[in-house]
Amino acid sequence: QFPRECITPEGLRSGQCCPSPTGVARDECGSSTGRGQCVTIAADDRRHGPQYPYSERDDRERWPLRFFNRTCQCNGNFSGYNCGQCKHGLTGPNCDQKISVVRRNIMQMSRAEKQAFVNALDQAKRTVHPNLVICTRRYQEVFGPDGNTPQFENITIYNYFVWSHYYSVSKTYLGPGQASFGGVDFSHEGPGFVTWHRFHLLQLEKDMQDMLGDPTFALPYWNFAIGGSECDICTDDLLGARSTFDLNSISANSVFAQWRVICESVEDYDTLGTICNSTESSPIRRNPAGNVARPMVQRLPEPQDVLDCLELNTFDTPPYYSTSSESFRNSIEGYSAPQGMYDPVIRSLHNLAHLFLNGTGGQTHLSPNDPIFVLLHTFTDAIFDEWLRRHQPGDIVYPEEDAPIGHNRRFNMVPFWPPVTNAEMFVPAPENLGYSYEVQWPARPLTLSEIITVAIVVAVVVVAALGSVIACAVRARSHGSAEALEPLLAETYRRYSEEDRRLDKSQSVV
Ligand SMILES: O=C(O)c1cc2cc(O)c(O)cc2[nH]1
Repeated sequence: QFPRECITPEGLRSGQCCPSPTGVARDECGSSTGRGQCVTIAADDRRHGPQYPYSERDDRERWPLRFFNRTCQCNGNFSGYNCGQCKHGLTGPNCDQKISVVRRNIMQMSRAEKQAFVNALDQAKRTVHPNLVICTRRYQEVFGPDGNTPQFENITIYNYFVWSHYYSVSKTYLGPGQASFGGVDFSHEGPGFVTWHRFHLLQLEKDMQDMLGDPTFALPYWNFAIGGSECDICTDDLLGARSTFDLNSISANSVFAQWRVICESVEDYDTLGTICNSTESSPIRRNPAGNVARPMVQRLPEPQDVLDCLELNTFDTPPYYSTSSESFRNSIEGYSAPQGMYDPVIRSLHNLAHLFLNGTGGQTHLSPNDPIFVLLHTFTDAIFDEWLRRHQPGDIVYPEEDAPIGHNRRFNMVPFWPPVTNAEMFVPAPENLGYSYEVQWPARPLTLSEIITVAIVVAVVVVAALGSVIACAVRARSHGSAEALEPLLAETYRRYSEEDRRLDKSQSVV
């Protein structure tokens, strides 16, 4: 969450995190070469919804001001915590060379491409994040027992992806002996669901591009809207088949059988007031379609569900929560029906895909430990991007206030660094964020009124065509008989004319 350079006791006390990309003095944020400058952080102070009734009890309020109040702001195409990197989709020393980052359906990738992706994920699981470290204590205890030992740890690239999701959904610690407050979620059950997960993926993709030295590397997606009860990507060449020995485990032939999860001891963190750290524990658990207690989550969403939610015109509706009706966001998130109606028993689209996995991938504090999370969310993001393309909403439709804490338009998404607002991710990706999707959306069947309209138009065209064919035929016929008569008429006319002339001559002789 924070750059390694910034978490010294002095750095934390200063509230400033503006490293230099060159490490040279007086070059904060690469200011000496015009890359960026150190600025005061603007945090959202608009009213939030009633779900979180506290103030000053959670480090994530007005993120990231509890930790830092100054950050790098980069110019032009420069980006990153020290402005030493390029924006997504750009490369070169001046970040002015465009490259294409295209997210594709994993099922349509070649065998070599699939293998390269699995290898890249596995490398990310084992590679320490080059820039970021995580805090393992609340701010109150972040300077350590001696007041001078910041409580931060290194973490691998993939585990950082898992940890940031955990940190955004974790409960608010209210003190020893008191139950932690669970009515808070900085990345779900609100309009920020789509924008938060979009940035979450963008950061992983960027970290993997840097790790691979390949700025064109793109995360693929899993089209989970295929109906039925088969997990088509749960094969050993992709995300791992089911183990033949244990229904809930991944086959030993898959590299993911070796992966161990982080953030498993959530009850301990919540009672002790600690935070998940980088310690790995058990293997991933997964039993697709195996939740016999909840038959509703034994099937994947249908293709029609995607088409239905894309038709919803309103991005989000009050109370901008998991109870919203007629909200595109609540439908794609999956707390309401794909057609928009809210019903507490319904689970659809994204939520249904999570619950279908029935194991690590179905529990919010753990779910990114199962790498299917990445592919499930790229598809969710593809649907969001298609909705933005079709409805062209502009940013005013994203609520400025009264959304649950963390979800207002100008809120800096927790726990990302440098600060990034929900609004910055509420834009079509190809034009603004440097990546795009290659997707074939299912064809929409025609509605009854469309069928009637089409039938009427076809009938009118057929009648008109028939009418003109008949008219042409009639004209051709009458024209044809006149032409047939013409030689006779001409002959008759010639004979009469000659007769007239002869008569005229004889009369003049008389
Ligand atoms: O119960 C749900 O609807 C549910 C489970 C689950 C897991 C997860 O990781 C999410 O991101 C969302 C989610 N919803």
